[in-house]
Amino acid sequence: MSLYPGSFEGKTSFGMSVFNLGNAIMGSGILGLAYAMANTGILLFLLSAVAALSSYSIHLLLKSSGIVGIRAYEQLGYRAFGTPGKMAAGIAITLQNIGAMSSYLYIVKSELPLVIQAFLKEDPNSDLWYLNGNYLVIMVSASIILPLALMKQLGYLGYTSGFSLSCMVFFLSAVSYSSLDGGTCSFYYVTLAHTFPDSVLYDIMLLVTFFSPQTAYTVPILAFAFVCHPEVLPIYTELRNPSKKKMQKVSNISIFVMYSMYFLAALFGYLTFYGHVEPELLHTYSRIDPYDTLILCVRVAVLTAVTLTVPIVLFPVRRAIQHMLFPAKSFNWLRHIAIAVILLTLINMLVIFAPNILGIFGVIGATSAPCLIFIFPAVFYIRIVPEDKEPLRSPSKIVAVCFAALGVSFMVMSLSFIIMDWTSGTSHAAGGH
Ligand SMILES: NC(=O)CC[C@H](N)C(=O)O
Repeated sequence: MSLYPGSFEGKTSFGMSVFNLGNAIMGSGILGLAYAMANTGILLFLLSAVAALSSYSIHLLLKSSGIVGIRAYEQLGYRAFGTPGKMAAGIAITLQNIGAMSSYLYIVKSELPLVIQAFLKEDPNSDLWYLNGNYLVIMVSASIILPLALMKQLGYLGYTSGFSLSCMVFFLSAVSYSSLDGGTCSFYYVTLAHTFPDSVLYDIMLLVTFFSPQTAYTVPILAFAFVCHPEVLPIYTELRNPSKKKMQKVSNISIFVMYSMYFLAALFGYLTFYGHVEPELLHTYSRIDPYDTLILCVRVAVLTAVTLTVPIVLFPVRRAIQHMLFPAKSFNWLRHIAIAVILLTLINMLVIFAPNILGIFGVIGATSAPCLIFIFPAVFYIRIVPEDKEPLRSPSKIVAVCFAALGVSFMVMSLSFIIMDWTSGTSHAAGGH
């Protein structure tokens, strides 16, 4: 039986849906986790907590959508609060995806010069234009990303996400391998012996500093890494023989698989560099050996993956903008092209002026990510499920209220820590590499 009788018959299998949702979860967030781990000893606990909360929030989304038969996040907002709700959801999705695209292009800016330099065997300090990340980002945006973003439909681009996921798996294997390979990293063991003579003391210090500005970026990085919520309802709609229970199972498996990958990336990334790990893990490897073939291959793989993902992430933003600014207007090529060009220009500027990927993870992870994961699913649920079915004092609604409150406190705490970090003059996000 179809979820929406007469309108749509989902055709995607269970396994394929797990794969699609896994793709929506996995992104540049994985590169920030090792840094988050270096900043707090209880990262692995927090990682598990955010994964579990993320699964609960999908439960809320599915329950709300089951009641009203809705297949898009923004529409849930509309159903709960009318136009303001739709706008709030649209803005959060736009902001989140702009942040995700910026982080992807930031990776191009920081990694592509290293790849070109290794291939041409150029001196790393030469200021040749083709080793300048800013020019390279603009060139990649104009020559590869823009043409793909101008397509009318995602079409075959949808399939490249599978390729991106395999690149990330390759990345993960390489990180684990080089962490276990003492030779590559012996330099760091030596440094470590000087820097942290007493690792027990260091661990205690990490625990004590949990609630300090040093950990300002931890929760935002984690929240960023688990955002996939705008994709849940479209994937649900496409699912063959859909039911809430089945979709929850799809989500739990995807979250669990990505959680395991994140866990390994955080752990092995950290075990390779300890306190020296940079906010973007891959970049830290340039300290070992810029010509190392394995790392070079990983760089090329990750670069290809993120470049192909940018247009995929751009599509929902354009759709949200069109719904918010030009509702009820039919397709128009000029508008289609103009929105893509403006968005890409904006993102390019953000990336060129952003000193560090940590700023992107931080701001997006502390604003739109908690809205999309915690606050909106909970408040939409509270509004959409009718009072006669579940009164406001019923256990499930009370839990939802607590969930929203948790999201708000995450947001307020992370934002204030980040602002404190920026104004303290010793900002973690302001320094270059
Ligand atoms: N589109 C998105 O916001 C995806 C973010 C994704 N979770 C990441 O880690 O990059």
